[in-house]
Amino acid sequence: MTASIINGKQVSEDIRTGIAAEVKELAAKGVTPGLAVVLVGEDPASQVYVRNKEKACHDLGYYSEVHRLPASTTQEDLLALVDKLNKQDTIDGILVQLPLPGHIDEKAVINAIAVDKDVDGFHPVNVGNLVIGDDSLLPCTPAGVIELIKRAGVELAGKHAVVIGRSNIVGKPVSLLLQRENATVTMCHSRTIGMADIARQADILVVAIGRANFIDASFVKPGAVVIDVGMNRLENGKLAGDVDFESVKEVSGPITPVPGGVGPMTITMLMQNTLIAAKRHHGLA
Ligand SMILES: Nc1nc(=O)c2c([nH]1)NC[C@@H]1CN(c3ccc(C(=O)N[C@@H](CCC(=O)O)C(=O)O)cc3)C=[N+]21
Repeated sequence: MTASIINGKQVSEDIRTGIAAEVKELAAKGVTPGLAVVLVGEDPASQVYVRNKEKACHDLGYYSEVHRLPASTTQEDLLALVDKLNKQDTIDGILVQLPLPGHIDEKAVINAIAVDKDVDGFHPVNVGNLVIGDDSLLPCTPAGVIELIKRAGVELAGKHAVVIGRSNIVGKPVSLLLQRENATVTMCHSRTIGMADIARQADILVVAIGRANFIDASFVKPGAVVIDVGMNRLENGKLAGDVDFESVKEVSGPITPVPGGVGPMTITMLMQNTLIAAKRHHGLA
Protein backbone atom coordinates (compact mmCIF):
# COMPACT_ATOMS: atom_id res chain seq x y z
CA MET A 1 0.00 0.00 0.00
CA THR A 2 1.21 3.50 -0.71
CA ALA A 3 -0.24 6.16 1.53
CA SER A 4 -1.90 9.35 0.48
CA ILE A 5 0.25 12.38 1.11
CA ILE A 6 -1.22 15.28 3.05
CA ASN A 7 -0.25 18.40 1.11
CA GLY A 8 0.37 21.11 3.70
CA LYS A 9 1.17 23.67 1.05
CA GLN A 10 -2.15 23.12 -0.70
CA VAL A 11 -4.14 23.15 2.55
CA SER A 12 -2.28 26.33 3.50
CA GLU A 13 -3.23 27.98 0.23
CA ASP A 14 -6.87 27.02 0.70
CA ILE A 15 -6.92 28.57 4.17
CA ARG A 16 -5.07 31.68 2.98
CA THR A 17 -7.67 32.18 0.26
CA GLY A 18 -10.29 32.33 3.00
CA ILE A 19 -8.15 34.71 5.06
CA ALA A 20 -7.65 37.00 2.04
CA ALA A 21 -11.42 37.25 1.61
CA GLU A 22 -11.76 38.29 5.26
CA VAL A 23 -8.96 40.83 4.89
CA LYS A 24 -10.94 42.42 2.07
CA GLU A 25 -14.04 42.67 4.26
CA LEU A 26 -11.98 44.21 7.05
CA ALA A 27 -10.41 46.70 4.64
CA ALA A 28 -13.89 47.93 3.77
CA LYS A 29 -14.27 48.73 7.47
CA GLY A 30 -10.93 50.51 7.55
CA VAL A 31 -9.11 47.72 9.39
CA THR A 32 -5.77 46.23 8.27
CA PRO A 33 -4.32 43.36 10.35
CA GLY A 34 -0.83 44.24 11.56
CA LEU A 35 1.96 41.87 12.59
CA ALA A 36 5.29 42.76 14.17
CA VAL A 37 8.08 40.19 13.99
CA VAL A 38 11.17 40.67 16.12
CA LEU A 39 14.38 38.86 15.26
CA VAL A 40 17.40 39.15 17.52
CA GLY A 41 20.70 37.97 16.03
CA GLU A 42 21.60 36.38 12.72
CA ASP A 43 20.66 32.70 12.96
CA PRO A 44 20.33 31.68 9.26
CA ALA A 45 17.29 29.40 9.80
CA SER A 46 15.49 32.12 11.75
CA GLN A 47 16.20 34.60 8.97
CA VAL A 48 14.52 32.29 6.45
CA TYR A 49 11.44 31.82 8.66
CA VAL A 50 11.16 35.54 9.29
CA ARG A 51 11.35 36.27 5.57
CA ASN A 52 8.59 33.71 4.95
CA LYS A 53 6.39 35.40 7.55
CA GLU A 54 7.08 38.79 5.99
CA LYS A 55 6.12 37.43 2.58
CA ALA A 56 2.91 35.87 3.92
CA CYS A 57 1.93 39.26 5.38
CA HIS A 58 2.66 40.98 2.11
CA ASP A 59 0.71 38.44 0.05
CA LEU A 60 -2.34 38.74 2.33
CA GLY A 61 -2.32 42.53 2.51
CA TYR A 62 -1.36 42.77 6.17
CA TYR A 63 0.63 45.64 7.60
CA SER A 64 3.93 44.22 8.84
CA GLU A 65 7.00 45.39 10.66
CA VAL A 66 10.15 43.34 10.99
CA HIS A 67 12.56 44.46 13.68
CA ARG A 68 16.01 42.99 13.08
CA LEU A 69 18.15 43.60 16.14
CA PRO A 70 21.83 42.74 16.68
CA ALA A 71 22.70 39.68 18.77
CA SER A 72 24.18 42.04 21.36
CA THR A 73 20.77 43.65 22.09
CA THR A 74 20.14 43.91 25.81
CA GLN A 75 17.08 42.38 27.44
CA GLU A 76 16.12 45.87 28.58
CA ASP A 77 16.10 47.19 25.01
CA LEU A 78 14.12 44.18 23.76
CA LEU A 79 11.54 44.61 26.54
CA ALA A 80 11.27 48.31 25.66
CA LEU A 81 10.51 47.39 22.04
CA VAL A 82 7.87 44.83 23.11
CA ASP A 83 6.29 47.47 25.32
CA LYS A 84 6.18 49.93 22.44
CA LEU A 85 4.57 47.32 20.14
CA ASN A 86 2.05 46.43 22.88
CA LYS A 87 0.88 50.03 22.80
CA GLN A 88 1.06 50.56 19.05
CA ASP A 89 -2.42 50.74 17.52
CA THR A 90 -1.40 49.51 14.03
CA ILE A 91 -0.03 46.27 15.52
CA ASP A 92 -2.44 43.41 16.33
CA GLY A 93 0.10 40.60 16.70
CA ILE A 94 3.65 40.36 18.04
CA LEU A 95 6.02 37.48 17.40
CA VAL A 96 9.47 37.40 18.94
CA GLN A 97 11.40 34.76 17.04
CA LEU A 98 12.85 32.03 19.26
CA PRO A 99 15.44 31.01 20.27
CA LEU A 100 16.81 34.27 21.69
CA PRO A 101 20.53 34.79 22.43
CA GLY A 102 21.63 33.20 25.70
CA HIS A 103 21.94 36.43 27.68
CA ILE A 104 18.22 37.15 27.24
CA ASP A 105 15.59 35.48 29.45
CA GLU A 106 13.00 34.14 26.99
CA LYS A 107 10.37 33.82 29.69
CA ALA A 108 10.65 37.46 30.66
CA VAL A 109 10.18 38.47 27.02
CA ILE A 110 7.20 36.18 26.38
CA ASN A 111 5.55 37.33 29.62
CA ALA A 112 5.92 40.95 28.50
CA ILE A 113 3.88 40.47 25.29
CA ALA A 114 0.28 41.67 25.64
CA VAL A 115 -1.93 38.57 25.95
CA ASP A 116 -4.26 39.68 23.15
CA LYS A 117 -1.30 40.33 20.79
CA ASP A 118 0.42 37.01 21.59
CA VAL A 119 -0.15 35.40 18.17
CA ASP A 120 2.35 32.64 19.03
CA GLY A 121 0.08 31.52 21.87
CA PHE A 122 3.12 31.23 24.17
CA HIS A 123 2.08 33.63 26.95
CA PRO A 124 1.23 31.75 30.18
CA VAL A 125 -2.30 33.21 30.16
CA ASN A 126 -2.94 31.84 26.67
CA VAL A 127 -1.37 28.51 27.65
CA GLY A 128 -3.57 28.40 30.76
CA ASN A 129 -6.70 29.15 28.76
CA LEU A 130 -5.74 26.37 26.36
CA VAL A 131 -5.48 23.93 29.28
CA ILE A 132 -8.84 24.99 30.71
CA GLY A 133 -10.47 24.92 27.27
CA ASP A 134 -11.32 28.62 27.25
CA ASP A 135 -10.99 30.83 24.22
CA SER A 136 -7.35 31.74 23.54
CA LEU A 137 -4.88 32.39 20.77
CA LEU A 138 -3.69 28.86 19.95
CA PRO A 139 -0.03 28.04 19.34
CA CYS A 140 0.51 27.95 15.58
CA THR A 141 2.16 24.59 14.96
CA PRO A 142 -0.29 22.57 17.13
CA ALA A 143 -3.26 24.41 15.60
CA GLY A 144 -1.85 23.62 12.15
CA VAL A 145 -1.55 19.93 13.02
CA ILE A 146 -5.23 19.72 14.01
CA GLU A 147 -6.30 21.63 10.91
CA LEU A 148 -4.30 19.27 8.65
CA ILE A 149 -5.87 16.19 10.25
CA LYS A 150 -9.39 17.58 9.96
CA ARG A 151 -8.96 18.75 6.39
CA ALA A 152 -7.63 15.32 5.42
CA GLY A 153 -11.14 14.15 6.31
CA VAL A 154 -9.98 12.21 9.37
CA GLU A 155 -12.42 11.85 12.26
CA LEU A 156 -10.68 12.44 15.60
CA ALA A 157 -13.45 11.66 18.09
CA GLY A 158 -12.84 8.39 19.92
CA LYS A 159 -9.60 7.65 18.07
CA HIS A 160 -6.33 6.82 19.79
CA ALA A 161 -3.81 9.59 19.15
CA VAL A 162 -0.21 9.02 20.24
CA VAL A 163 2.00 12.09 20.54
CA ILE A 164 5.75 11.55 20.61
CA GLY A 165 7.44 14.53 22.29
CA ARG A 166 6.38 16.66 25.26
CA SER A 167 7.73 20.12 24.47
CA ASN A 168 5.90 23.27 25.49
CA ILE A 169 5.65 24.46 21.90
CA VAL A 170 4.40 21.25 20.26
CA GLY A 171 3.95 18.02 22.26
CA LYS A 172 2.02 19.38 25.24
CA PRO A 173 -0.30 21.78 23.40
CA VAL A 174 -1.02 19.37 20.53
CA SER A 175 -2.01 16.72 23.10
CA LEU A 176 -4.49 19.15 24.65
CA LEU A 177 -5.95 20.09 21.27
CA LEU A 178 -6.33 16.43 20.32
CA GLN A 179 -8.21 15.82 23.58
CA ARG A 180 -10.40 18.83 22.82
CA GLU A 181 -11.30 17.02 19.58
CA ASN A 182 -12.30 14.01 21.70
CA ALA A 183 -9.37 11.82 20.78
CA THR A 184 -7.90 9.51 23.43
CA VAL A 185 -4.33 10.72 23.85
CA THR A 186 -1.14 8.98 24.93
CA MET A 187 2.06 10.98 25.27
CA CYS A 188 5.48 9.43 24.75
CA HIS A 189 8.89 11.00 25.31
CA SER A 190 12.59 10.23 25.57
CA ARG A 191 12.13 8.17 28.76
CA THR A 192 9.17 6.12 27.51
CA ILE A 193 9.73 2.36 27.67
CA GLY A 194 8.47 0.38 24.68
CA MET A 195 7.73 3.41 22.52
CA ALA A 196 7.31 1.47 19.27
CA ASP A 197 4.71 -0.82 20.88
CA ILE A 198 2.72 2.17 22.11
CA ALA A 199 3.08 4.07 18.84
CA ARG A 200 1.81 1.03 16.93
CA GLN A 201 -1.51 1.34 18.79
CA ALA A 202 -2.08 4.81 17.37
CA ASP A 203 -4.79 5.62 14.87
CA ILE A 204 -3.14 9.01 14.65
CA LEU A 205 0.57 9.44 15.30
CA VAL A 206 1.99 12.94 15.86
CA VAL A 207 5.77 13.12 16.03
CA ALA A 208 7.74 16.06 17.42
CA ILE A 209 11.03 14.86 18.90
CA GLY A 210 13.68 16.61 16.81
CA ARG A 211 15.56 13.51 15.67
CA ALA A 212 15.88 13.09 11.91
CA ASN A 213 14.12 10.03 10.46
CA PHE A 214 13.79 8.42 13.93
CA ILE A 215 10.32 6.93 13.39
CA ASP A 216 10.43 3.99 11.00
CA ALA A 217 7.70 1.60 9.87
CA SER A 218 8.01 -0.49 13.06
CA PHE A 219 6.30 2.38 14.96
CA VAL A 220 3.27 2.54 12.67
CA LYS A 221 0.03 0.57 12.55
CA PRO A 222 -1.10 -0.12 8.97
CA GLY A 223 -3.35 2.71 7.83
CA ALA A 224 -2.52 5.09 10.72
CA VAL A 225 -2.44 8.83 10.06
CA VAL A 226 1.12 10.18 10.53
CA ILE A 227 1.85 13.84 11.19
CA ASP A 228 5.54 14.77 11.19
CA VAL A 229 6.34 17.98 13.05
CA GLY A 230 10.11 17.43 12.83
CA MET A 231 12.31 20.00 11.10
CA ASN A 232 15.90 18.77 11.05
CA ARG A 233 18.61 20.28 8.90
CA LEU A 234 20.90 17.48 7.67
CA GLU A 235 24.62 17.86 6.97
CA ASN A 236 23.88 17.85 3.23
CA GLY A 237 21.73 20.93 3.78
CA LYS A 238 18.47 19.08 3.18
CA LEU A 239 15.51 19.28 5.52
CA ALA A 240 14.33 16.03 7.14
CA GLY A 241 11.42 15.25 9.40
CA ASP A 242 11.40 12.99 12.46
CA VAL A 243 9.67 10.33 10.37
CA ASP A 244 11.45 8.13 7.84
CA PHE A 245 8.94 9.07 5.17
CA GLU A 246 10.01 6.55 2.52
CA SER A 247 9.59 3.48 4.73
CA VAL A 248 6.61 4.71 6.76
CA LYS A 249 4.49 5.69 3.77
CA GLU A 250 4.49 2.03 2.73
CA VAL A 251 2.43 1.08 5.81
CA SER A 252 0.71 4.26 6.99
CA GLY A 253 -2.48 5.97 5.96
CA PRO A 254 -2.38 9.69 5.12
CA ILE A 255 1.04 11.15 5.99
CA THR A 256 2.63 14.61 5.95
CA PRO A 257 5.96 15.19 4.15
CA VAL A 258 8.80 17.46 5.29
CA PRO A 259 9.06 20.01 3.78
CA GLY A 260 5.55 20.78 2.58
CA GLY A 261 3.57 19.42 5.52
CA VAL A 262 3.28 21.05 8.93
CA GLY A 263 5.78 23.89 8.22
CA PRO A 264 3.63 25.93 5.84
CA MET A 265 0.66 25.45 8.17
CA THR A 266 2.56 27.05 11.04
CA ILE A 267 2.83 30.31 9.13
CA THR A 268 -0.77 30.09 7.94
CA MET A 269 -1.99 29.69 11.54
CA LEU A 270 0.12 32.70 12.49
CA MET A 271 -1.71 34.69 9.83
CA GLN A 272 -5.03 33.35 11.12
CA ASN A 273 -4.17 34.30 14.71
CA THR A 274 -3.22 37.80 13.58
CA LEU A 275 -6.55 38.11 11.77
CA ILE A 276 -8.42 36.97 14.89
CA ALA A 277 -6.43 39.40 17.06
CA ALA A 278 -7.18 42.25 14.63
CA LYS A 279 -10.91 41.51 14.64
CA ARG A 280 -11.00 41.39 18.44
CA HIS A 281 -8.94 44.56 18.70
CA HIS A 282 -11.52 46.39 16.58
CA GLY A 283 -14.56 44.85 18.21
CA LEU A 284 -15.41 42.75 15.14
CA ALA A 285 -15.20 39.29 16.72
N1 LIG B 1 8.32 32.72 18.25
C1 LIG B 1 8.46 31.76 17.35
N2 LIG B 1 7.38 31.30 16.69
C2 LIG B 1 7.51 30.32 15.74
O1 LIG B 1 6.50 29.88 15.14
C3 LIG B 1 8.81 29.82 15.44
C4 LIG B 1 9.90 30.36 16.15
N3 LIG B 1 9.69 31.30 17.09
N4 LIG B 1 11.15 29.90 15.91
C5 LIG B 1 11.43 28.93 14.89
C6 LIG B 1 10.25 28.02 14.62
C7 LIG B 1 10.30 27.28 13.31
N5 LIG B 1 9.14 27.71 12.56
C8 LIG B 1 8.85 27.33 11.25
C9 LIG B 1 7.86 27.88 10.50
C10 LIG B 1 7.64 27.51 9.18
C11 LIG B 1 8.44 26.58 8.57
C12 LIG B 1 8.22 26.23 7.14
O2 LIG B 1 7.49 26.89 6.43
N6 LIG B 1 8.88 25.19 6.62
C13 LIG B 1 8.83 24.80 5.23
C14 LIG B 1 10.20 24.66 4.62
C15 LIG B 1 11.14 25.77 4.87
C16 LIG B 1 12.54 25.45 4.37
O3 LIG B 1 12.67 24.90 3.27
O4 LIG B 1 13.50 25.75 5.11
C17 LIG B 1 8.17 23.44 5.08
O5 LIG B 1 8.17 22.66 6.03
O6 LIG B 1 7.70 23.14 3.98
C18 LIG B 1 9.43 25.99 9.31
C19 LIG B 1 9.63 26.35 10.64
C20 LIG B 1 8.47 28.64 13.29
N7 LIG B 1 9.04 28.85 14.48
